[in-house]
Amino acid sequence: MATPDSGSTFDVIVIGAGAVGENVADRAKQGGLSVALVEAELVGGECSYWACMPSKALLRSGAVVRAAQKVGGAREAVTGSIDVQAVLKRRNSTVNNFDDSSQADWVKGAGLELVRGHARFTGVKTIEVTAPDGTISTLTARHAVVVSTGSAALLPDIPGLRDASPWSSREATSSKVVPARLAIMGGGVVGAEMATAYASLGSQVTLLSRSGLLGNQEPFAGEMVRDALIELGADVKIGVNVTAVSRNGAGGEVTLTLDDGSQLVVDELLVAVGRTPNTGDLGLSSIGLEPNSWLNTDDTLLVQDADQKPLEGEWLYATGDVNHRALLTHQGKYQARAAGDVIAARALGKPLSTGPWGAHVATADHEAVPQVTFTDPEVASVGLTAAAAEKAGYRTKVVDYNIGWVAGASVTADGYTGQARMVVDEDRQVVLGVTFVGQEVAELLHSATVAVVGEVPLSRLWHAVPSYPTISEVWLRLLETYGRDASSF
Ligand SMILES: Cc1cc2nc3c(=O)[nH]c(=O)nc-3n(C[C@H](O)[C@H](O)[C@H](O)COP(=O)(O)OP(=O)(O)OC[C@H]3O[C@@H](n4cnc5c(N)ncnc54)[C@H](O)[C@@H]3O)c2cc1C
Ligand SMILES: NC(=O)c1ccc[n+]([C@@H]2O[C@H](COP(=O)([O-])OP(=O)(O)OC[C@H]3O[C@@H](n4cnc5c(N)ncnc54)[C@H](O)[C@@H]3O)[C@@H](O)[C@H]2O)c1
Repeated sequence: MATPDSGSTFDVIVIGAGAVGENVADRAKQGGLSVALVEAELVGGECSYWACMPSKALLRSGAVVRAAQKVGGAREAVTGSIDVQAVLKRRNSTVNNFDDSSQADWVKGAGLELVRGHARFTGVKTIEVTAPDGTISTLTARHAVVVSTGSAALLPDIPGLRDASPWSSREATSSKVVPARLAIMGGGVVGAEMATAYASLGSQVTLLSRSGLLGNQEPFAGEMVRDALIELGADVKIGVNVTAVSRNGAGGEVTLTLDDGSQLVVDELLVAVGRTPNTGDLGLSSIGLEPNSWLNTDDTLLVQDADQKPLEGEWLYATGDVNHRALLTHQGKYQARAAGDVIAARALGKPLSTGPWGAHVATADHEAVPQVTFTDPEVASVGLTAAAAEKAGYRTKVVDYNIGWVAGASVTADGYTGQARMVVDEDRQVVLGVTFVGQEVAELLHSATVAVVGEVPLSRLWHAVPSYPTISEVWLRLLETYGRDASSF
């Protein structure tokens, strides 16, 4: 580890050792550069300790039990209820009990310099790091600084909300207790996943959403998740807003006032209404950027100023949540690979590949982002929804198919319910977007991602034969529903 009290110069400084920062640093190092990686909290960041991993751990036990209950023979064997303490224990081990030493060892093994502390810019290519003991050191970059500081939960300005000490996604994923009554504000991904997790663990969940659930997805996805949550015992209120919140003393009941005039009393309130960038205490004004703002980048991940131009000297990059391109771990890591490689190439005067789909750009961020929402049913989607494709000006055909009609689905679960949609670009005869909703569709998603990114013509997709009897036969059914007109291929 670098000693925080000595000034140091590195080829590259990466601020934030979340999943994304770790990857940029590693790629730049592999490209032949010296790299300092600065982290204020835990190496591994939000995804490892308070987001992806613990949330999936909280969801998995319920999903497995329900999967067994949907298969005759297994159903009879699963007679008990979920062991909540065992689920929380498994969650704790998933997050290594908040010990990041193995990730710190990885950083060291990768040849990176880990600097513990909070980083702030003091000028061009220069940052100051305040170590946990208050010591301040200065780091200078020869070539580039990468901001990978992520995002934090957004707290809306609602009377009484802040004073009521609501849960954010951090408290929801790390809680040691399961509240008897949990209200969740926000019907996005965090709201839907945590409603599923806590309803499975025995909470009386009330999900409050001002519009339909999972608003960025195909409408049927949110509707199917809503129905499933209701079946799990949750109360799902669509079209409501919270207008005031109060807590009855520390640890007391929380009362929510809704804009339909009703009140709701719960033990905890989770606020899941989106994210805010971790750029508030980063010294951005010292380099001419607006504090608290998302860092807009070009496709090589170079930060752009208000005039959409890279900063003079092309030295500042932003990857991961903080650039607001796609707030997903895998997409941030994809950006990280491109950024680490382009920084090394620029520094060493090597040729660049910055055209669409080149090695040094994050082209997929635009229209080919995959995402799995681990509700039950799962929602797995990539590319454009029908509405987004139409808005973007494509001439489209939308193909729907009931996954329950596929032989593999009937083997997976008795009474399997699921829905698939493929959005086709009629002019190029390629797939623009795919959505699968159903049990165990997550692993199916990558096939769709390959089809979208590869712009595989439908005529060739007919030759990608799905195995029988798997759920992936839905691909064949989607193509059959679209129709095979040999003259147009
Ligand atoms: C509940 C929840 C569940 C999620 N589940 C999934 C999922 O299943 N799949 C998925 O793909 N995405 C998921 N996400 C999104 C995912 O967590 C983020 O996209 C991802 O963590 C972003 O990674 P990052 O490295 O950009 O930021 P972060 O993981 O936030 O890492 C940023 C790091 O920078 C550090 N830092 C910040 N400021 C400074 C500073 N000034 N100096 C030094 N260090 C600093 C922070 O301490 C942190 O460690 C989920 C999000 C939430 C909230
Ligand atoms: N499985 C996954 O991939 C996964 C899981 C969790 C989170 N994430 C990522 O984390 C990010 C954050 O998730 P999130 O659910 O917080 O955000 P989100 O953007 O997915 O959903 C926020 C929801 O809150 C609503 N909202 C906004 N302001 C509101 C207000 N004042 N009152 C009531 N509702 C309001 C929005 O309309 C939206 O429906 C997402 O971008 C998501 O991609 C991913």
